[in-house]
This record gives sequence, C-alpha cells and structure tokens, in this order.
Amino acid sequence: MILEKYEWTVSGMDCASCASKITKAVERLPGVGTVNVSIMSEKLKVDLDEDVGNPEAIERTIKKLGYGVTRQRQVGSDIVENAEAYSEDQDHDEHSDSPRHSHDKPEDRGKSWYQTAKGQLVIGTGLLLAIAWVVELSAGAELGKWGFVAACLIGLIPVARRAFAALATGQFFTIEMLMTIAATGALFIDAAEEAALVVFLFAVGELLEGVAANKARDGIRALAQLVPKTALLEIDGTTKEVPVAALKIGEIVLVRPGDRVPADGEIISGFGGLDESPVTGESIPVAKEPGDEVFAGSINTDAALRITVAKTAQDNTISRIIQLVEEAESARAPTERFIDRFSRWYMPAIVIASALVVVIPPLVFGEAWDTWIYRGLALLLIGCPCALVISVPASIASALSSGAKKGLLFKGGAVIEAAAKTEQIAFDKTGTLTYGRPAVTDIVKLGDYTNDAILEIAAGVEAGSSHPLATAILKKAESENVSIPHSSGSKALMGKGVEAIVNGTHAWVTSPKYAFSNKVIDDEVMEIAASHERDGKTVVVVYRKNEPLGLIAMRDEPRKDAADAIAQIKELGITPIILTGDNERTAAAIAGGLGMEFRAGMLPKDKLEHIGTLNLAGSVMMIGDGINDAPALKQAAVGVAMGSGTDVALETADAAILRDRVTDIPAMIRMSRATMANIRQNVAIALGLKAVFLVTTVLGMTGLWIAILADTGATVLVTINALRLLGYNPSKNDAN
Ligand SMILES: Nc1ncnc2c1ncn2[C@@H]1O[C@H](COP(=O)(O)OP(=O)(O)OP(=O)(O)O)[C@@H](O)[C@H]1O
Ligand SMILES: [Zn+2]
Repeated sequence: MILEKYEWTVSGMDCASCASKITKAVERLPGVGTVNVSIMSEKLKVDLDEDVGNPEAIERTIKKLGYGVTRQRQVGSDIVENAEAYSEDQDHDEHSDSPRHSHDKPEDRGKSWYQTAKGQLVIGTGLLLAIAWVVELSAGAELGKWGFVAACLIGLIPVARRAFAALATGQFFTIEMLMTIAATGALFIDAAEEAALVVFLFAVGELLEGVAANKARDGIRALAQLVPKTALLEIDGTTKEVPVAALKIGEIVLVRPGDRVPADGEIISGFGGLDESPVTGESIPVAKEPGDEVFAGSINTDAALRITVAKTAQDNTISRIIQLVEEAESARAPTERFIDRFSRWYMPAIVIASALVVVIPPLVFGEAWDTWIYRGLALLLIGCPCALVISVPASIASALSSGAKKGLLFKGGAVIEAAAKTEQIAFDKTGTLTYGRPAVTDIVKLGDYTNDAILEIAAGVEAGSSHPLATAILKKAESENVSIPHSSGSKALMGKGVEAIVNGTHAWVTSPKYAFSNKVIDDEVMEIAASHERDGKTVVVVYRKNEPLGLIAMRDEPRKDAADAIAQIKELGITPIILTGDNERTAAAIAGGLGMEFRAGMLPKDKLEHIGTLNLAGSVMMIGDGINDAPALKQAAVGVAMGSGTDVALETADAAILRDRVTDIPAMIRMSRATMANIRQNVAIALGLKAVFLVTTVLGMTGLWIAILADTGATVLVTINALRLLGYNPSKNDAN
C-alpha cells in the first residue's frame, strides 16, 4: 500500500470546530490515512491510499460541509494549482468566494465583505427582516409573520444544509445543527420574528469571524509577500525578468538598489547594505561584500549586486520560516487541548440540559409548555462553543505571526506555553552570550619554537576542525602569512581539543587541563595559562608527544547587549546560568562581568545531565547556537537556537531567535507570558459570558436572540483581544 500525499487549500474555515469537523469527516472516507488541517494556512493535508479512496470524494465531502476547496499538486519542487476542484452536485458552496480565497486567487484579493457569499447572506436576511418589520407595522402582524418566516428560511437553509452534511459524516453536535433545531423550533412555537433575528445574527457572526480569522492570517501572508515575484536573471550578458519560482541553483541574478533579493544566495560582485528585517527582524542594514550570504526578502539598500542563487524558491530561509510558523499550529498548547476536550462534552451536555429544561418544568411542575420550549431552544444556542474553541488558537496564531515578524520564532502553542513557565535560562557561552568569534591575543613560547612556528603547527592541527577556536587560530595564521602545513588524520577530542598528524609528526592542540592530565605541561605552565584565563581568555596548548611548544590565548568578546539581557532576565524573576565547556577561570571572568552563575569544564554529556537536574528545580530554557548543542536543546523544556537565519538554528530547536540579540531572549519570555495572559483573558470572556447567559436563559430573563448574540459577541471579543498581540512589543528598550 502506497500512501500518496495530497494537499488542498480550504477556504471558509474560521475556528477550531471547523477544523475538527473537516478532520472527522475526511477521516471516515476510505483509504484515508493521516489528516492534517491548518486553519492559519487554510491547508488540508491527507495521506491517501489511491487503491481504495480517491481525492474527488474528499473534495465533495468538504464542499458539502460548506467550504471552498482547491487542490494543490506537488510537481518537483513547485506547487502547481489545479483548477477549482470539480463539484458534482449543483449546490454552489457559499464560501468559495469569501475574501480569504484571495490566498489562492490574487484577482479576488480586495473583495469587499458585501461581495462575498457570507456578506450576501447577511444582506439578504437583513433586508427581508427589515421588510418584514415594515410589513408588520403597516399591514399587521399576520402578514408580517410570513415575512419573518421567509427571512428565517433564507438564512437557515444554507446552515441546515451544512448541518445535515456534517450529520452524514456522523457528527450530530455541530453549531449548525444547534442553530437549525433552535430556529426551526422557534418557527413552530410561533416565534418567527425571533427566529429570523437569530438567523440574521448568526450570519453576521459568521461574517465577522471570517474577517477576524483573515486578519490573523494577514501577518503570515505579509511575510510571504516580502519575497519578490520576479527576478532579473542574467543570461549571455543581458538580463531578463523571470518568475522567482523558475530560478535554478547556480543562476546569476541582478539586484538593483531598492530591490528585494529574490533568492537566498551569495554575492559575486558589488558591495552594499542589506536590510534583513524580513528574515531576522533586524532592520539596521548589514554591510555585505562578495562572498557574503544574502537572504531572499532582504532589501538591497544602496548599490547593485550580482548574486548566485543558492536555493530554490521553496527552500529559501524565509519560505522555511513561513512554513514553520504555519506548521507551528499543529503543536498545540496544553491549554488548547484542554479547551478542546471541554467543548467536546460541553455541546452534548447543553443539548441534554435543553431537553430537560423543555420537559421537566411542564411535566413535573405543571408549568406552561410554550415558555419552557422557548427557554430550552434559547439554551441550545448557548451551547455554541465558537467563542470558546477559538479563544486559544486565536491568541496563539496572533502570537506566532507577531513573533515571526520580530525574529522570534516559536514552533507552536506548546512551546509558547512552556516558555511562559520558564524559571531558569541556561546559556551556552560561545556564540550566544559572546560573539562566537574568538581572536588570538597572545602566543606564549614554551620551548625553542618561534611564535610563527607554533602558529604553523597549531594551524595544521586545526585545519580539520570547525570549532570557533580553530577558526581563530587559522585566521591568525593567515593574517601573519604563516603557510598552513599539510596535515592528516585529524581527530576531535570532544570538549578537550584536536589532534592530527602535521608534517609527519603527531601534534595536539588541547585545553591546558587535558595537557596537564597527560603530563605534557607542569604546574608552572598551568599558572601562565591561568593568568590569561583570569582575563576571560581561553588558552590552548600546542604540543607534540611530550613536547610542549607553546600556548595560544584567545578572547571572545561578550555581545554588547549581553549584560542588559541578563539584567532583564533577572528582572523577570528568572535565574540565568552559563553552561560551558570552557575552563573555570575564563567562565568566571565572563559570568562575573555579566552578573550571573556558571558551570565550567562541562563536556557535552555533562551539559545534558545538568539540564536534566535543573529541570527538576524549575522549567529550563536552553539557549544555544544550534550547531553542536542540539542534544542539550532537546533536553531542556524549551530549546532556543540563536543565530541570524542560520540553517541549523531553524530546524533543531523548539524556538529560534533570528537576529543576533541576546535581549531577544527576555523579549521571547515577555511575548510568551503576554500570550498566556491573553489566552487566560479569552477563556475567561468566553466561559464567563456563557455562564452568565446560561443562568439568565434558564430564568427566562434573556431569550433566543440574546443567546446567539452572546456567542457571536464573545467570539468577536475574543478575536479582537487576540489580535492585540499582533501589536505587542516584547522588547524593553527598542522600538521594534
Ligand atoms: N578545536 C579545538 N581546538 C583547541 N581546543 C579545543 C578545540 N575544541 C575544544 N577545545 C578545548 O575544549 C574546551 C571545551 O570545548 P567545547 O567545544 O566543549 O566548549 P566551547 O564550545 O568552547 O564553549 P561553550 O561550551 O561555552 O560553547 C575548549 O575551551 C578548548 O580548551
Ligand atoms: Zn466555525
């Protein structure tokens, strides 16, 4: 059995209950494996066994439920769009030209609300309702009543149709079904006017929900629009405008001043400042020259650049960021899962309660049937869980896209929730608190070799290493015009150093501690090393078998905002700590300067273990550069990779900070706490309003239309509240 991956764009989904309705309906179809629905990106992904099932059946089901659906087919690396999926039955789906559909069809973009099907339903019902009122006033109640019945039916039929489509997939408890029963019931007990009003308000609510959901998606769509659609491709000395999707790796494109870079690539000629804010959130232009990497979406601020394309449109860093944010939805917050479970029993419970309200007072206490049927129907509408189910995902969606714009990536609600609970933050030293670019400061002779000779051998050993210390030594060798000798058999001694065969002789570059334990250096040399280490430098010993040649001291500067960041973290009530492989004294010098705790001399496995221990005392966030600390990042409650748009950073961790600012760590904490506060407000609004109107409905203080107004009102309130997160500024000192 081979499962084919299918993907559709589904329009008209406004809340989590829409997603679960579609999931359940599709899961029942033959041949369907994993089903994944994303409201934010309006995507449906299905693993389908084509021997048993077929994609058309899936499309028909979705259309019947009342959503628009467009199939996307993967061809190579390009997504090719099929024509609007074919629908067998005549009933045109009322969502297919909602404004959100503009996601796929640019020509639809900018449609006003009244041009959409939902909008027209609101106008239609509203007009009939108004006419009915006029008729009632002028021609009497009897004739007016028929106007209300007409208004009610016009609005109700599409809803009822969706309710029965869901029923056909085994789902009885849907919002549409509650609406249908309540409105039909109201017609039967001669409350046509209220039934029409209820249907009208429901349509208004749906329209507003659609607008709100669309607004939440805008953030992400805006990111996608930062990449230009066309590029100036260089062919045979001239340039030609081509679609960005058609660019191939290795092709050369021209980027004029003021243009956006069309693809990730490398500058081959030209010097200029690049505003990388779309990718990293950092808007101060970065000076770049030939050989430097550029990201798609960045703005070329001053001079023309020629760039070789390094990635196809789909693999660009910014496309991957967008994809991550879209996928982040599926990693759902525990609170969200709780709300989902809650609403699963909430709807049936309300239905049962309504039934009891209808039956018990008349039967047991001899009350009037009319009154209690009316109250029961109103109670049914209280059962609409829309506000509740949308409360958490709306906040999360806003937070995800708001964060992404500022270079703070969370891979899902679960990560946001965990980040908000952080009590300790563990930093890897190199590359996070420091720039990660150590430079050689001193070379100390231990024998007869000159500084250049020491550097030469050290460079030979380090040639095979990509450690920051190796980079520092190789760079120094280059600037001193020392030729790098031939070496072979390079071997990393994890957390200790490197060895290799240089010019036919075995040579080592290691930590003083390791050299000492192998009796290569004595106490006296250890003391020389220590004196440098107390200045915050890292010292390595260059030696051959039992023959120390020299010491090389290197210094890696703390980032300029590191002290500020640590202070902010403490202000937030969180304990920061450095976990480093470097030695005690160097670590103490750096940590002391920043005012924080440290643990030094840690091997990668020690870091892992220590995070485990810390986790017992309170939730730990680990910050790493994402390169060699992936296991430690995994071990922490929240692993955060830091580094401007680096490849690894995006994939390895739970969260990532895209611009090189340590102050973005406290910003990330603030963002997650603000999101959780927002979620708590939303749940309180949704549950609170339900509780209030549940009571007033049973007591007969409020009726049918108030019940539905309470639900749509709450939905709108909750959504507006969530959207406030889009404008939230988590940084303490700067404007963005
Ligand atoms: N390529 C290398 N050349 C020389 N010394 C090395 C090398 N790799 C590691 N060492 C020695 O091992 C020590 C620990 O290295 P490790 O890579 O575990 O930590 P680090 O990355 O330098 O620091 P941090 O843990 O803060 O990021 C270094 O301080 C150095 O003394
Ligand atoms: Zn919905």
